[in-house]
Amino acid sequence: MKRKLSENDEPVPTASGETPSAKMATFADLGLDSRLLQATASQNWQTPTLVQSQAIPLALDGCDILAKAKTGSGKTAAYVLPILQAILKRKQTSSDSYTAALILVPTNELVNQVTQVVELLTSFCSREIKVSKLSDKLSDAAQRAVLSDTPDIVVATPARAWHNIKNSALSSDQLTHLVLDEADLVLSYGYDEDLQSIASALPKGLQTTLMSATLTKEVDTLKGLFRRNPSILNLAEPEDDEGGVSQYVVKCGEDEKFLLIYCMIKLELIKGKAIIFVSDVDRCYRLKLFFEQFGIRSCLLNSELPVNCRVHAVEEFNRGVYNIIIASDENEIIGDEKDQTDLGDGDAVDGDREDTTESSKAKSHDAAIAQSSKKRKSSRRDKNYGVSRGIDFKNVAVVINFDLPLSSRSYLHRIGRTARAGQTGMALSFVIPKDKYRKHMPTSTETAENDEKVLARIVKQQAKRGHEVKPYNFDMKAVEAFRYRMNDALRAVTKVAVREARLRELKQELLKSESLKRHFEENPLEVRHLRHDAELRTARSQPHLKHVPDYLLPKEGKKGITPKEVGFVPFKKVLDGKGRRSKVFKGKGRRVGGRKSDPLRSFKARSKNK
Ligand SMILES: Nc1ncnc2c1ncn2[C@@H]1O[C@H](COP(=O)(O)OP(=O)(O)OP(=O)(O)O)[C@@H](O)[C@H]1O
Repeated sequence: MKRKLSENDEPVPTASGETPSAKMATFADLGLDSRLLQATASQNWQTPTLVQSQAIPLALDGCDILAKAKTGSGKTAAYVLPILQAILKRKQTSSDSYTAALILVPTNELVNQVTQVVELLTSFCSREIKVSKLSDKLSDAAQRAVLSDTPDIVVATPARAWHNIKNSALSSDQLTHLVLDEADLVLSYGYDEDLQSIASALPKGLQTTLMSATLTKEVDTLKGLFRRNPSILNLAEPEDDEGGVSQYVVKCGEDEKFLLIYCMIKLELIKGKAIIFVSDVDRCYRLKLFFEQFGIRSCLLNSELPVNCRVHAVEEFNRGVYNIIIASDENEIIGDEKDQTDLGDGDAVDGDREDTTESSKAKSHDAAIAQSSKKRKSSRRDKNYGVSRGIDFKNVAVVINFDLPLSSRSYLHRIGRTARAGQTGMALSFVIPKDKYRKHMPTSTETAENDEKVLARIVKQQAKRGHEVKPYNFDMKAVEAFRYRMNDALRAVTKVAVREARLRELKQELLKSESLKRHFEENPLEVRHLRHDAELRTARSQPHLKHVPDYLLPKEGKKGITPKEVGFVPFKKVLDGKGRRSKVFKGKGRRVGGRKSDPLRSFKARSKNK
């Protein structure tokens, strides 16, 4: 029987007849092993989150689960802890050793980071439970060696998992637990054949968990594939608990994005850590070089950078080494293309679809998306890259959609990079009105063509969730004084400078190989070479731009620019910065397989008119 559990429903009695309370007071109430309780305590997790308190009892009771819970709500531990509990319990009475759990995620970066969470949660029972990850970076022989140790838990992408099941390196015969994290994405990454093969190799009676912050029709496909009829947890955090994101939008011209972001950062109108999402790799470098003109340091995340360097950059950002990450979200286009046509918001399980009129209105938009997707598909880059979903960025004060995403679903995941684990945060989105699109070619991006339509969807989506997207009003007159400086800086950031910057960054990041990293760790004075926010210096240097002279400021000082401070977000909880995972990833609609491309060879600067 299919069971549905939401915040409005009565809790579902478990098979043992117990009823999980709406929110368990402590992890101990969940009946977890003391070693797991020690691990959660060492993470400073005082109480289980809603998804944890709901999912863990059901999972411990042997139920299949399909859970939808908001971004940053602790879904990883919600599926990892019951698996660990089951393995520990079995090992009390049996010395058999076999791989009991397979955790499937869409990208290599997520493989890395989910493994880190498992390692953290097994830190007090690491002798009893072994976890291994299967990575594209390892040769077949190395993967075989890893698996010959018979890890209790294996974390992998579906492609890697099937590859190893097929060649008998990974035994699926005795699996008791299967997890699909970011379940709605796994299929759109082109893993359908791998998943079908895996499904056919699974033993009967396996307990299956599907997790995501947004659920789509694809999840129904997965349910069919694994022939499961899970208990459905459709969870919204109660308002009180929801740290929540304050959402703002600024409608402005294409070049004004650059003007406003320069003022906001240089005048410290935004404080704390910021993630700035842009639409493509070129724009990443354009914005970084633009910032450089003003002495603003930033680091980059994009699909051209090697995965190690991306993971390292996120880790450093989480440790507070950098304050600003500029992330290109190019893959979201392909990942969300389907959502737009199929499901609008992408939450089929909620019945949260956009209506048909809306869908037909979206058709021309979809065509534009498909067109730009084609272009993007043709460029060579890491198909497994993605940042708007899954990455556990820590203590992010503000998410800036410098370029608006192409769907409300993508917006939801992007803003979910802030206000994680009960904190608060802010999201600010720049929107180009139709009449301002293509009016300033050097700063124009094709993804902005339908910004207003996308905004309408976002507003509708957020309204359904009880959230408001408010206009943010800058005093444009006060900002005007900075325009000539912005223009000076933009002129220096030429196409050639951007192209050189892309090449230079790639070369530098490749040089920072693991062995070099070790060398620098041994020679900490040289560690500055490892920084990801070093200046690229491919654009003309204008040192005078690095300072803001008083005569540019309005009489009231920087307060005259905007009526309120943007982005000062006091965190509800002070995290200790220990033991965190950081998920990275994303990709889309194509099978990735085990190939690993050399980013230097595959580098191809775009020759668009920018
Ligand atoms: N019970 C808890 N109390 C406090 N913090 C927690 C708890 N459980 C998990 N966290 C922290 O919350 C953060 C988010 O967790 P996690 O990445 O699992 O969220 P998620 O729901 O998977 O997010 P996304 O949907 O974006 O992938 C992590 O930093 C994690 O350490």
